[in-house]
Amino acid sequence: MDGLLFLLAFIPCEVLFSASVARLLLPVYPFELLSYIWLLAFLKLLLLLGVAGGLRGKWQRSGGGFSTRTLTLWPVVVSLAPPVYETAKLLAFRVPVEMHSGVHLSLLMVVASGVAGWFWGLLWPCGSHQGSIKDGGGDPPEEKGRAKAWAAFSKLWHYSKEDKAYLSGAFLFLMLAVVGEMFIPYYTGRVIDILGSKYKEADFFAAIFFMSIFSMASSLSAGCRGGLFMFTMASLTRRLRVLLFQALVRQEIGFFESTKTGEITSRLSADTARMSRSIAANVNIFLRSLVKVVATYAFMLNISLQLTLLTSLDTLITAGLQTVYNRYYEDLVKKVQDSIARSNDLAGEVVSSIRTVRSFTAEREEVDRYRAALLETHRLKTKQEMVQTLYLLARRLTVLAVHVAMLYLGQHQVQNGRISSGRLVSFILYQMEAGDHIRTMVYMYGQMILSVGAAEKVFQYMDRTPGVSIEGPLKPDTLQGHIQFKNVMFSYPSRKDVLKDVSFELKPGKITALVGPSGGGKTTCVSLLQRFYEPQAGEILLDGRPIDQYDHKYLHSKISLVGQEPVLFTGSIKQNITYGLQDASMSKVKEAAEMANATQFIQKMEKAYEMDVGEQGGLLARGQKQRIAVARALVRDPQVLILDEASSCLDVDTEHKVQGALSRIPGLTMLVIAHRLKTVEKADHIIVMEEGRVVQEGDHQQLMEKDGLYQRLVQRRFLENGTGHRAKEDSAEIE
Ligand SMILES: Nc1ncnc2c1ncn2[C@@H]1O[C@H](COP(=O)(O)OP(=O)(O)OP(=O)(O)O)[C@@H](O)[C@H]1O
Repeated sequence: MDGLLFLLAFIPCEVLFSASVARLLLPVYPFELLSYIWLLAFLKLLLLLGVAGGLRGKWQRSGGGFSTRTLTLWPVVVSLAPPVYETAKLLAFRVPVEMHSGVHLSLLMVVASGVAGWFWGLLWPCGSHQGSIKDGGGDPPEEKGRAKAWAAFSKLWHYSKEDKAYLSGAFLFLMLAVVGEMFIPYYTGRVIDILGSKYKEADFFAAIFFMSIFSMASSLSAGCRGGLFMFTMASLTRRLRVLLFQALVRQEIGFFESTKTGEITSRLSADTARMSRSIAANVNIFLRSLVKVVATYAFMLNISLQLTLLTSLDTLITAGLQTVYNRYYEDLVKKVQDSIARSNDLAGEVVSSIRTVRSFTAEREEVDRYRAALLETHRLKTKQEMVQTLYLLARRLTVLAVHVAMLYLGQHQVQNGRISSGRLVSFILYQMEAGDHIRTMVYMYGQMILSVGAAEKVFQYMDRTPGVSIEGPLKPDTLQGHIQFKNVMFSYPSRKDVLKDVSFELKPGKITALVGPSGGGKTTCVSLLQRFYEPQAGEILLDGRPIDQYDHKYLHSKISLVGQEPVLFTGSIKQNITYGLQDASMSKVKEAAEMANATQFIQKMEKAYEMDVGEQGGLLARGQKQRIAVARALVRDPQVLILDEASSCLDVDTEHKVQGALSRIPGLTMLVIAHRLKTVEKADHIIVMEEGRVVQEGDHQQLMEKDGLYQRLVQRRFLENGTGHRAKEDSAEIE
C-alpha cells in the first residue's frame, strides 16, 4: 500500500513536469537550453520534496511508509539526473544538449529508478534505507544505528583535533602518493608503445625517468603518510584510554556491580584501540582507495569509454559481493570474539578460584567446560574460514570473467586502431588497481562502521553521568562527626527493600555498635554512609547537613572505613597506609601503625615499611592485612571511623589494644559492626537491625534486660560458650 501511495503521489508530478511544463515554457525561454533544463530540475525538485514532506508527515502519524532518506534521495535523483547527464555529456564529449521529455520517458524514469532501488535494497539489505523504494516502516533501526554511528564518528574526529597538524600532513602525503602511483601504469603502457613502434631512445629514457621519479616520490609519500597516521593512532588511543579511565573511576559502585569487569577492560583495551584505528588506519586506507578509484577512472575514461563501462560491471559485482561478504563475515567475527572472551572468562574464573575448585575436586568438570567452550570457538572459526574461501572463489571467478571479456573487447579496439596496445596494457593495469581499491574501500567502510560501533560503546561510558554525584561543595574547617539516618529507604537494583525506614544516630565521641542477623542491612548502612549508593527516600545528615552536599575528597578524609575484607594493593606497606594521600609524613604513618597495633609485625619484616605486600596483599596474613587497613583509616585523622567486621581476624589481645588506642582519640565517632560479643558489649550504644529495620536500641545492659532479639542472640551464643573453654569464649559471637 505504501508503495502504491508513493507512486500515486510521484508519477503525476513527474508527468506534469516532464510532459507539460517542460514543453510549454520552452518556446518563450530566452536563454540556453542547458540552463532551462537546470531550472526545470530545481523546480521539479522543490515540488517533489514538497510531496515527499507530505508523505513523511502522513507516515510519521501512522507509523509506516518509507524512510526520510528515501523520501529525500528519490526526488534529488529523479530531478537532478537529467541536467547532470546533459552537462557531463556536453563537457566530456561536446555532444549538443537535448531536451528529453514526454509521458513515456517520465514513466520509464520512475519505473527504472524504482527497479534500481529495489535491486539496491536486495543487494545491500542493511543499506536498503539508502536507496530502496520500499523500506517499510519509517526510519528502520539500522538507519538509526548508522546515524548514531556517524555521530560517534564525528565525536571521535573531535577528539583527534589535537593531532590536526599530523593528520593534515598525512592527508597531504596521501594525495602525493596517489598522484605519483597513478602515473606508473601510464608510463608502463608508454614504454610498451615505444618498444612496439619505431624505437626512439630519447622517448624511452624520458618515460623510464619519469616513471622512476613518480615511483620514488609516491613511495616516499606513502611511507610518510603511513608513519603519520600510525603516530596519530597511537596518541589518540592513549588519550582516549586516559579519558575513559577518568570517567570510569567516577562512576557509582552500582555501575561496577552491574557491569562485568571483562566488559570494562575490553572497552579500555580493545575498543579504544579499535576506535582510534578507525580514524587513523581505516580512514587512511579508505581515503587512499577513494582517491585512487577516482583518479584511475579518470585515466581509464581517457583511454576507452567502452572498456571503462565494461569494467564498471566488474566493479558493481565486486562491490556487491564484498558488501554481502562483509556483513556475514563481521557477524561471524563478532561471534568468534564473544566465544573467545567466554572461554577466557572461564579460564580466568577457574584460575582465580583454584582453591575452591581444588577443595570441591571440580578440576575435571572445569576442564570439560573449558574444552566445550574451545570447541564452540573452533566450530565458529571453521565456518569463518569456509565463508572466506567461498567469497574468494566467487570474487576470482568474477574477476576472471570480466578480464576475458575485457581482453576480447580490447583486442577488437586495438585491431580497429582505436587504441594502441600500450594503452590497452595501461588500461588493464588501471582496471586491476581500481578493482582492488573498490574492494578495499567497501571493506574499509564496513570496518569504519564497525569500529565506530566500538567508539559508540566507549562514548557511552565516557558520557555517562555517575548515578551518585560527587560534586558537593561543603568543606567545613571543623567537623563534629554527628551522623543521623532519617527514615532511610533503600533498594539495590537487584534487590528491593533492603532498608525500610531506618533511623538512628551516631554521636561524636561515642562508640555505636550495629548488630543483628546476617543480611539485616548493616553493611548497606555503611555503604550509604560512604556514598557508594544514594538512598531512594529519607536522608543522611552529617553535622545537620545532607551528606551529598559535602565535597567528595573531604568527606572521605573525614569518614574512614575499614571493611570486612581489607583490600591492599601491590606496593610497600607505607604506600598502602598512605593510599590516596599525597602528603602523609613517616611519623604519621608510624603513629597510625602503632594505634592499629601493627608496628610489631612491620618492624620484624626485612624492609619494614618498605616491604612489598604482594598482589592484593597476598604476602601478608589476614590479621596483618586488617591491621594495615586500620592504620590506613587512622592516618587521615578521621572524625568518623567505621569498622565493618574489621577485627574479625584479630586475636582478642590485639583487638583490645586497637580499641584502647581508638578510644583515646578525642571526639571520634565510631561505628562498629561486629559479631563478637566482647566487641559489642563495650559500645556506648547498640542498634539492633533485622530485615532492614532497626528493631532495638540501647546499651548492653538495657538490651539484656529486655526480652528481645538482642537478648536471644546473646543467650544463644552464651550458652554455647558456657563450656568454659577460653578459646571458644574469645570467639563468642552474637550471631
Ligand atoms: N551489592 C548488592 N546488590 C544486591 N543486593 C545486595 C548487595 N549487597 C547486599 N545485598 C543484599 O542486601 C541485604 C542486606 O545486606 P547487608 O550486607 O547490608 O547485610 P548485613 O547485615 O551487613 O549482613 P552480614 O552481617 O552478613 O554482613 C542482603 O539480603 C544482601 O543479600
